[in-house]
Amino acid sequence: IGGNSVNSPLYTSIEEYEKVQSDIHSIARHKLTVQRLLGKGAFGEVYYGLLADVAHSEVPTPVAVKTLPTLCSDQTKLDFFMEAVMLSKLKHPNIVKFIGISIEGSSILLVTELMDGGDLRSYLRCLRTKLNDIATKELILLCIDVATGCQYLEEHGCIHRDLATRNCLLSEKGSRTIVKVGDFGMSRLTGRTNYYRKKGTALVPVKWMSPEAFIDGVFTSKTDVWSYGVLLWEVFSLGHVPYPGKSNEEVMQFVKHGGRLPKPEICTEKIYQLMTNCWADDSRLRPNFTTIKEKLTSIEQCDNNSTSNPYLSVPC
Ligand SMILES: C[C@@H](Oc1cc(-c2cccc(S(C)(=O)=O)c2)cnc1N)c1cc(F)ccc1N1NC=CN1
Repeated sequence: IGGNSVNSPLYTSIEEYEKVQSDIHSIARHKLTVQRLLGKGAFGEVYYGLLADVAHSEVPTPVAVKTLPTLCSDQTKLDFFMEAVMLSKLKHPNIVKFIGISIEGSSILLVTELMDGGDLRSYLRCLRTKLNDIATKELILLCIDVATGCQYLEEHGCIHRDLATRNCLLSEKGSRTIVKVGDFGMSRLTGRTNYYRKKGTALVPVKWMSPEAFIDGVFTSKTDVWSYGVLLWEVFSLGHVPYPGKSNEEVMQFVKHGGRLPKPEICTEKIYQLMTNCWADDSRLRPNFTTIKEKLTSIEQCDNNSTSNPYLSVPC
């Protein structure tokens, strides 16, 4: 994880970065109460926390607190700052809300809104055990939320580089479950050209990557579209790991020679068609997130009509 992008304004030093840091909201440590461990992120641990007097409210606000191990390389610290800078610029209903950063001595905390439904992959795996067979419509709505967040990222020149259900979060406030893109540990802003060349062979999510990404290390919003296709497959297989039984090396060989994920059992032909469009060898032939969102919305409406009112004239 990490590596230097070719054309984006990368901060060459922590000092230089700290000049910029001033325009990121910094949180006084005494306002933050770190409580239980939620799990391990790519860098460090993530905790459930409480933040006092947000918006002058009496009640403390639940937050997620991402920590960096105190002993870590400057590059890791820089990547962590990059994630904070990235998140602080992104404001969208389907992107997890950044609250601020808290630096005290050598400890650095990244604070975001807490999504009370947890991560999307765990949610899908729980659905398997629940008897209520979640309707295809519900699954499509989850995917539309993610596509909407990704459309915003695409429009703002932000390449996520690690789109997967494990990096999405749910909140179940009220009746509507909403999904947000929730972890930006590998995201990068594109520079003048809209691609990002990765150096080194750090830990990379091969099973979610397009051929041009795992062969040439080239990342564009169209590589995010490929990953989104794998995310669709994860959703309609209720949280299975893609290419079960295959190693990363076997997956690269398989995909390079045209192999693709099979249609999950509960997935309709139309949705599978959309997934396979996201996995076109030639990235120019893949849809963008606006198209993906439109296609999912029309499929969902079609499903709606066919079940509720067959006479509604929506071309299906
Ligand atoms: C960084 C972390 O952020 C969060 C985790 C949870 C969250 C994650 C799991 C469970 C619960 S909960 C429902 O028990 O409060 C809340 C809720 N809100 C967050 N903002 C995260 C963001 C993601 F997009 C995906 C996974 C995680 N992590 N990292 C470590 C564990 N999850």
